Amino acid sequence: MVEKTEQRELRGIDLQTGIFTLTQIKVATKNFDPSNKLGEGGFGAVYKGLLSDGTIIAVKQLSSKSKQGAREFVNEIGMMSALRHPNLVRLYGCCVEGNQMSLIYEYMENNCLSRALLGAVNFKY
Ligand SMILES: Nc1ncnc2c1ncn2[C@@H]1O[C@H](COP(=O)(O)OP(=O)(O)OP(=O)(O)O)[C@@H](O)[C@H]1O
Repeated sequence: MVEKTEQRELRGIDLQTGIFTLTQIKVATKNFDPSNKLGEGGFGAVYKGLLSDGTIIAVKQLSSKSKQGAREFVNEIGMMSALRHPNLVRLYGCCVEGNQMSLIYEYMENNCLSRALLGAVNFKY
């Protein structure tokens, strides 16, 4: 089964990142409420969420069970969890439960891209 293979691979990665439960993600996104939907990307829908500690997150859901999607998803976790850079959005962790796979990122306002790229000091609207 696809999920089992991917879960085994995930365990093999020395994750520098956290594991979230599906319950935590559902609470944070109000059960993936459509009003929290930020957009749609290569992996599927992206939702805004609020963790119990007040951290705002962006949850990327892997929508289908497509083998290629799951493969890229595992690659992204492995790569992003190892990277820390001020110009890269931070990966907080992932959630792999049943056939649900999600990536949990630092939430970034759209209009903050220029700020992120130029740096807060040089940034002017
Ligand atoms: N960290 C984030 N903070 C806030 N919004 C986000 C974040 N990540 C994604 N989004 C929103 O979700 C949408 C889809 O993002 P995603 O990164 O999945 O797709 P993409 O970069 O457009 O495409 P692809 O996955 O094919 O590279 C974005 O256009 C953005 O509106």
